[in-house]
Amino acid sequence: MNVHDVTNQYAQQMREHKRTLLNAQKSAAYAKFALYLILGVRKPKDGQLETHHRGMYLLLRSLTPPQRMTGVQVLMEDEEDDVMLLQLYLQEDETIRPAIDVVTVGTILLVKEPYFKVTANGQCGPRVDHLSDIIHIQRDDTRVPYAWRLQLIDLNQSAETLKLEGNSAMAAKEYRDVITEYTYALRQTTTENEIEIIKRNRSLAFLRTKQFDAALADTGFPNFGPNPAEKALFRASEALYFLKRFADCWDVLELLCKPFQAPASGGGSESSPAALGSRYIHRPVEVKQTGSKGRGLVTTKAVKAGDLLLCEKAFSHAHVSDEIGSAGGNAKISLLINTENNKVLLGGQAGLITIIAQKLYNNPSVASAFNSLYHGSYKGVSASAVDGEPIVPYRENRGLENAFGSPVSSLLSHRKMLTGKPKADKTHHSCGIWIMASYINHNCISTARRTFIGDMMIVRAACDMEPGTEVTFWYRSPEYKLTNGSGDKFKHWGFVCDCAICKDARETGFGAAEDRRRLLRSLKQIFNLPALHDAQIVKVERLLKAFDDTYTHPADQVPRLPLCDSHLVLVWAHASRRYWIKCLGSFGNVLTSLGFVAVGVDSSTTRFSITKWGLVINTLVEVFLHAQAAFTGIEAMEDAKRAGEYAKAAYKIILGENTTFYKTYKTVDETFRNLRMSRCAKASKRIALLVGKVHEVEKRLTTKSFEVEDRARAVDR
Ligand SMILES: C[S@@+](CC[C@H](N)C(=O)[O-])C[C@H]1O[C@@H](n2cnc3c(N)ncnc32)[C@H](O)[C@@H]1O
Repeated sequence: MNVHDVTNQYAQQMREHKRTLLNAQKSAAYAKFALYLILGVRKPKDGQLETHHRGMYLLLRSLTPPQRMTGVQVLMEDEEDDVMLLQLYLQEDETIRPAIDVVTVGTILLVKEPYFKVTANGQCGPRVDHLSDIIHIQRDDTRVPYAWRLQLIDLNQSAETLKLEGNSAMAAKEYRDVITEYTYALRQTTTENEIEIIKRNRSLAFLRTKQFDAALADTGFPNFGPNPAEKALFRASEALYFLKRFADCWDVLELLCKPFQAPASGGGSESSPAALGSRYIHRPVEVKQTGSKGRGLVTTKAVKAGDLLLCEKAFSHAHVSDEIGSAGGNAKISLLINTENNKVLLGGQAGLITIIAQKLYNNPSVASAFNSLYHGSYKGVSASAVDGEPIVPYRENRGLENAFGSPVSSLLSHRKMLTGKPKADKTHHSCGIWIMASYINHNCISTARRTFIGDMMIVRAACDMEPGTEVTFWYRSPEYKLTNGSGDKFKHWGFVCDCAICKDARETGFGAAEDRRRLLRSLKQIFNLPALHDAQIVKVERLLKAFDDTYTHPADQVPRLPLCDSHLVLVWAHASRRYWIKCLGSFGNVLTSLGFVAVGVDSSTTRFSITKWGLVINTLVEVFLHAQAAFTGIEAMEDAKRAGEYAKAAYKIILGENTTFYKTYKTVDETFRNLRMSRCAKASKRIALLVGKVHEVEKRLTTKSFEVEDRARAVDR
């Protein structure tokens, strides 16, 4: 047996010894627990509940293993042997960090400014919502009361023994123990080389516990020395990746790959990433003041529809499966109720708060980017740390003004839409925070669209933009509004949309709204018929024309969304009869209803071209594909090619990429067959919804009941 083996054996014995001690403590704890049950309530000294005891602290030692309820609960004792139930909130999910890793028998915690609350069983105890209000006290801390030190382990172990204890904790995946042991080891005298090894090992434990700042610091970044260790580089790159410092991450990975590459002629020999020069992703956008909407994102140069504006990985992301009824989907839904403002957060949103709090607490370097985001009337604290610990202010919807719902894959959602498969319940949707995208304001007539691949958000221009144009996207997709505009749709964000569509909706008088409603009902009746004959097509065209006439502003200023579906039905109806010119006419009407301006949408010699982009809705790809078929039908091949290119451009805007275009729209024929079958039904359903909505809105405006009016109409017939 060599010295190393002996030390290793000793380290394992020490861990065993510790376990035995903890078990002994556990037995004592259960006796105290019984006492707690008999004697019950532990009140704060001044008897005050539900208030922070400013300037005070509690020093507590845990008596029992923890229990995970909505928070982590554990019985604690103080120096006077008083027992109380401590509740810790905003702790990571059990799958990420088991409760036993947060606190276990014998853990000593300092609770700052304790806040006592009555618990569900009528007892009372401290509850902690601010992560920074809890300090884990290490066993060699002078604040540990003398009586609690006795059971503890020999503090004069060598760095080597402590390191080996850390190693065996690493093998057991007990990462918090790993960090503690290595930290003790580093306090003992040891060699430079040993320090480097221990730190490198500790950085792995920091990575596993998502403490990326600390992990990075332990790798030696940015100066890895003349012979950088592979593990140091690899761990540094992982930490940088999760800190979203992609340019630095890239540089470190290059350094890592260097020994495996063929020697480059004339290359330098620097081993510092800083010396290699960082790469920055040049985005054509910047944050600027935008007047009444606060800050916003504006273009720094001219961009074309489809150009990439932003590609950003989430700062924090709460994943909820899109699959209906799947294990990861609705099986476990977080719920957060705020009894003060009567707000309930469900699923992804409730989970996101904990994820953000943990990220800020574990990685102080990312806090300023998050804290600079819009936070309404909420006033945070000016300091960022206290006692060397980061401050993580708690507010249940802090940051949620900046959160966006996200499908796991926009592509899959789009394909589901094409095949008519049911959508997942959006109530518990995945959501996240994307720092740069959080500066984008809403506009129903948006200039950009966002799309998702996992937690990556891609934002593309939805129209051509001059430098200095504000980039906007939909917080909620524009409705087919008829009367009162967005109403309280954006209440959560604290604004009322003043886009041209919403303004027009608000300004539209009761009479015009009533006309629109009547016309929509007639359209719905026609679309509900089993087939669409020529006579009905003529009738639809007449109704659509009448509807169009109810608008006072031109369509390129106020798009007419309610008409778009019906015009698309006509595109299909004419295409299926091979009435190509009429098909192009209806295609032009779809574009117009969406606010586009186009030329050459006919059989004239003017080449087909879009001079102004309008609303890029999901069905736009299909619209262009129909136009491609119609131009082909009249042998305008150049225009057909153009229409195909526009279909691909629209696809890119809607889905962020166009490499999957042909796979999604396999063959135009097959796609059309699927779409044709559902088109009338869809239009009818959408109109039914629309009529329903108008009904509701107008019910609020007038005491007249539409039910009564419906019956009157029935008598007329
Ligand atoms: C995600 S932030 C957008 C960035 C924000 N303007 C800022 O200054 O950081 C959302 C907030 O921006 C403002 N906002 C966004 N769109 C708006 C709009 N169309 N009209 C008025 N305010 C808007 C609202 O205050 C909203 O709560």
